[in-house]
Amino acid sequence: MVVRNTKFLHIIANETAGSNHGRQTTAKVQQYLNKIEQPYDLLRTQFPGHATIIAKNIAIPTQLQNRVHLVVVIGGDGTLHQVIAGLRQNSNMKQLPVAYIPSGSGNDFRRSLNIELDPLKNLAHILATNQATLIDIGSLKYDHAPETIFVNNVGIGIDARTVHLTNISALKKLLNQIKLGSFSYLANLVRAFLQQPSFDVQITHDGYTQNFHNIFLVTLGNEPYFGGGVPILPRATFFNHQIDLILVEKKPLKQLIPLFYCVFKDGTHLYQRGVYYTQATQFDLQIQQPNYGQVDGELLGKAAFHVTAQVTQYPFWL
Ligand SMILES: Nc1ncnc2c1ncn2[C@@H]1O[C@H](COP(=O)(O)OP(=O)(O)OP(=O)(O)O)[C@@H](O)[C@H]1O
Repeated sequence: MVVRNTKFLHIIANETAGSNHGRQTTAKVQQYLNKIEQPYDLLRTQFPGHATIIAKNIAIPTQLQNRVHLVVVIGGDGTLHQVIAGLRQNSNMKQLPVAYIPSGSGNDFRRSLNIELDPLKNLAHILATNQATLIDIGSLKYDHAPETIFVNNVGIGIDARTVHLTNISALKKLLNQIKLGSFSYLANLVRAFLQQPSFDVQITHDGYTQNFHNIFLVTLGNEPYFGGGVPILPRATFFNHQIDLILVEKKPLKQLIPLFYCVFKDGTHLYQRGVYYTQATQFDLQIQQPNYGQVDGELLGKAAFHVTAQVTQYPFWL
């Protein structure tokens, strides 16, 4: 017997995510929902940034108001970021809960929360779940841009330069197609290292201001990974109401390789010379020299950044 539930799903699908892996995932989801007669609405993104516009404009028709509404994201970390940013700007609905069906190339959010990879098993779990869980996200302000958010992390320096190089690399598409997308990130990380100049950072948190010099990586995060599985912030979790911060000083490659080894081995890079790591509920960062910035794997461009980040929460259907 098929038990129909009272949920209504607003699906936002980026079919181009994961080098078009999103298309297959969306087709499977649609077929399954039709089969079980689950009410839903499916909107496919048509261009970069479209997910934010769709999410911002979701409205609930009067005849559906007695249902439990949730937004189901099909895509990668970038699409998830855009949907939550849009939902926070939606003036029709306050904080509609979000469920996530990963189909990106990096999928760091999925990795941190151990979300089921099989879209149909994941969907069955989403349909069987009856309440949202609050997870930490970051509220983010930088320069004159309107307030936005980060779900996974925001970074300035080598990680953002790597995103830039990966975005423009033809290798990404090829490696994604053979399910080796993380290798394209690692290959570009090495290129980014060779290109990345060091810079100065001023950080204020908990009433203290500190200045750091010769830095090449600054990352603020709510979860351990960036770049498709690099556990740069191993102590970060979506549930401690803190943002984790790491700064890494630029060193010769031969000293950085052992540090990088510790990142993957046991997370002891956090306690090594030239690494500054802390947690706080709010950070203010100032970087005068123009640098690449990234938020949830989406490039913010190249600028002198003044960033303020504060922990907040968002409801997820986990
Ligand atoms: N129809 C579309 N055509 C081209 N780009 C799109 C379209 N819809 C969305 N996008 C863009 O695709 C980009 C990548 O999306 P997303 O980050 O979800 O996937 P991914 O990069 O494969 O996964 P991950 O971030 O997990 O590595 C986003 O910047 C988004 O704006």
